[in-house]
Amino acid sequence: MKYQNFISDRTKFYKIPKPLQLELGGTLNHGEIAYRTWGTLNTKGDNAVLICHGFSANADADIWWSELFGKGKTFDPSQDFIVSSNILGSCYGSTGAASINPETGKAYGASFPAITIRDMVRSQYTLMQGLNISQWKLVIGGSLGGMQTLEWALLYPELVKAIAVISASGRHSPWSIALGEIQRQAIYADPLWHNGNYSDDLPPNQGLAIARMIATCAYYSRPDFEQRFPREQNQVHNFAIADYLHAEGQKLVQRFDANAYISLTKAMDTHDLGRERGNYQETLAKIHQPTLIVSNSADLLYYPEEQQELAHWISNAELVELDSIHGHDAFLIDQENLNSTLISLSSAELTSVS
Ligand SMILES: CC(C)(COP(=O)(O)OP(=O)(O)OC[C@H]1O[C@@H](n2cnc3c(N)ncnc32)[C@H](O)[C@@H]1OP(=O)(O)O)[C@@H](O)C(=O)NCCC(=O)NCCS
Ligand SMILES: CC(=O)OCC[C@H](N)C(=O)O
Repeated sequence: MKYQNFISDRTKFYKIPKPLQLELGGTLNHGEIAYRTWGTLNTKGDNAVLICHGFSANADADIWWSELFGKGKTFDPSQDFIVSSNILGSCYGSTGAASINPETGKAYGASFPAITIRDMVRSQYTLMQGLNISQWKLVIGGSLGGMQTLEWALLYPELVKAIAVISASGRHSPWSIALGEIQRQAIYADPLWHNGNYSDDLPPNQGLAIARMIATCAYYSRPDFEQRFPREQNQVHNFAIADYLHAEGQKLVQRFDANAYISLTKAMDTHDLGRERGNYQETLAKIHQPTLIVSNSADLLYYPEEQQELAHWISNAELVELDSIHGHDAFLIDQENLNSTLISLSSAELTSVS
């Protein structure tokens, strides 16, 4: 596996037993899900918690959400059976564009089929069955993970007892679609892109780096940049923020596949809880589980209005503000803060969280 160095050796692999019918057409015949677990499943199979990750993470939630793990914390393996699976379409172990297609012996590359958030959730459902889990006591996720969490509540209402949706929306707004499209155009404009049929040795890294630079501006916030990268007195060039953005771009190209980037950003564009279900607000009103919505007022990607709308229409929802200047990625940065928020609300709002 090309990106093996970016996943822990504790990652396990689940072969999806049957071809996965994809929402936009076609099937994935040999799908595999990379996952991690912590704790022990009880005999009733109902102490399980599912962590859904964001855009460029992997199944190693104990690494990228480390402050949320431990005794008495949000994820307590002494109480619960915690599962985190790498999303379909990613390059960190679950089947995606960078995976080898067993039918051709070559990477899927540009031939990887179009997927949606619902396909990700349906693939996680096969893992749930494989692990003999009868019910999730909680499904939780931030950003793209929050989109999966919301879909879980609607696709499998009887299997999900409570949800926590962090820094996410119920449908990708024109604003978020615009940002994703600009990122994709940066990749397409790279002369090494070749319509996705690039060689392993010569990936379109320039375009991919620019895509991450654009995304980084939406992941943080103006006050965050002011605080971390203030301009100096009389400065006219060599701005720290520019260096930082270049460094962020270079970091991503070491660890991510361009076709997976395209596939996942397009999957996020499809996100709309109302698709094939009717009116958006009425669809939200169908979510019956105790729901915690976490918002950050500096989020430039999924605006607080979008979480307010979720909380307004979901009947049993509580909306809380994550106090942070970091914007969208606050859920990955201000983890102690997020953990306290989740813990303090869990007993009151998410009755199933211990
Ligand atoms: C959590 C997350 C947002 C943090 O991002 P991050 O880039 O590590 O952290 P910051 O934005 O604070 O940036 C710090 C980096 O910027 C660099 N930096 C800071 N100021 C800089 C400047 N003026 N010029 C150049 N670089 C600068 C720092 O040296 C540091 O680099 P390093 O990571 O190589 O040590 C990011 O890791 C993320 O998106 N995680 C989710 C995905 C995930 O978990 N992936 C793991 C799977 S492999
Ligand atoms: C849209 C989304 O899931 O954003 C998460 C951003 C995070 N920095 C990441 O790279 O995963």
